[in-house]
Amino acid sequence: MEDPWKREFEFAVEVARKAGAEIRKAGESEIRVMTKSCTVDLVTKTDERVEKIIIGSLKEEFGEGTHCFIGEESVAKGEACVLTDKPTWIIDPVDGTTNFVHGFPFVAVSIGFAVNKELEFGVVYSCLEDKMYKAQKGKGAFCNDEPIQVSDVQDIKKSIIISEHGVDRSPEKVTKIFSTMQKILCIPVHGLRGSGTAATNMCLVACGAVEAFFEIGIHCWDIAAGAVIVKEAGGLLLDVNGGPFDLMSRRMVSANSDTIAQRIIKEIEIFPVVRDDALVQKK
Ligand SMILES: O=P(O)(O)O[C@H]1[C@H](O)[C@@H](O)[C@@H](O)[C@@H](O)[C@@H]1O
Ligand SMILES: [Mg+2]
Repeated sequence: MEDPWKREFEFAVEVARKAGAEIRKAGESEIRVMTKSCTVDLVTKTDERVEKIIIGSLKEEFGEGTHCFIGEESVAKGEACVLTDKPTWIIDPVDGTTNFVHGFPFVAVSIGFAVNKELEFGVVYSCLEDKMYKAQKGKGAFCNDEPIQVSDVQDIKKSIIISEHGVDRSPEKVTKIFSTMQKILCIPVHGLRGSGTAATNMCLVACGAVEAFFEIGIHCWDIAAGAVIVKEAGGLLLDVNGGPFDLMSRRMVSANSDTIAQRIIKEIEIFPVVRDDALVQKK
């Protein structure tokens, strides 16, 4: 099978590893914490610096203007968040920023790549675990170069389900989030978990450690890379209402099978979120 984005894929792995080393080094010194949308939506100088390193490296390697970029911290500063047909890098430089600030050991660099709005490959480097997850469309999923695949558990009562509460602390949303989690927990499932980073959660689905991850409120940069990795590991992605997966919708179910996905979807109490491509952009 032809491999038109091989060079971009291989370079993305290199850049993710370099970014991960920067995060580990930064974690050993004073971390300056700032906030974005609310007091618990944290960002650090490391997030911003690492994103600049990633995008700068990609522009140097592939030229200015040939590719588009959607980066979490660039969007936070007003850059557009619109997926066009052009080759587009979808980047979360530090997924699990709150974990990074607290020294909770799950922090990932997430680099997805889409062409004609189709995800071509994804790289997630869990840098404190030194686990490099990667996948190209049609070519399987790997962790540290070993093939990975989703769990074969079909009985929801023998599953672990992962989700996150996100950063929105409005009572109506928190109530729906925890009501959903309570319903799933009391199916009962073996357990509920959350690593604090969507990208890592998706890789845990892909390697069969858990059966499903769902969340309402994530962003395209959290899940673009993980989406390819889950699919190439034999999993699937759906909207939380059971419809087709929509990268920009800020909601998603990723699972090892449709059986588990549909059972989760039955319990999810949906609340509205503003799409990534509807975010107000810099004038
Ligand atoms: O660490 P982030 O890049 O901000 O993304 C996290 C988010 O902060 C957290 O609230 C959850 O939504 C996670 O799933 C995200 O990866
Ligand atoms: Mg993130």
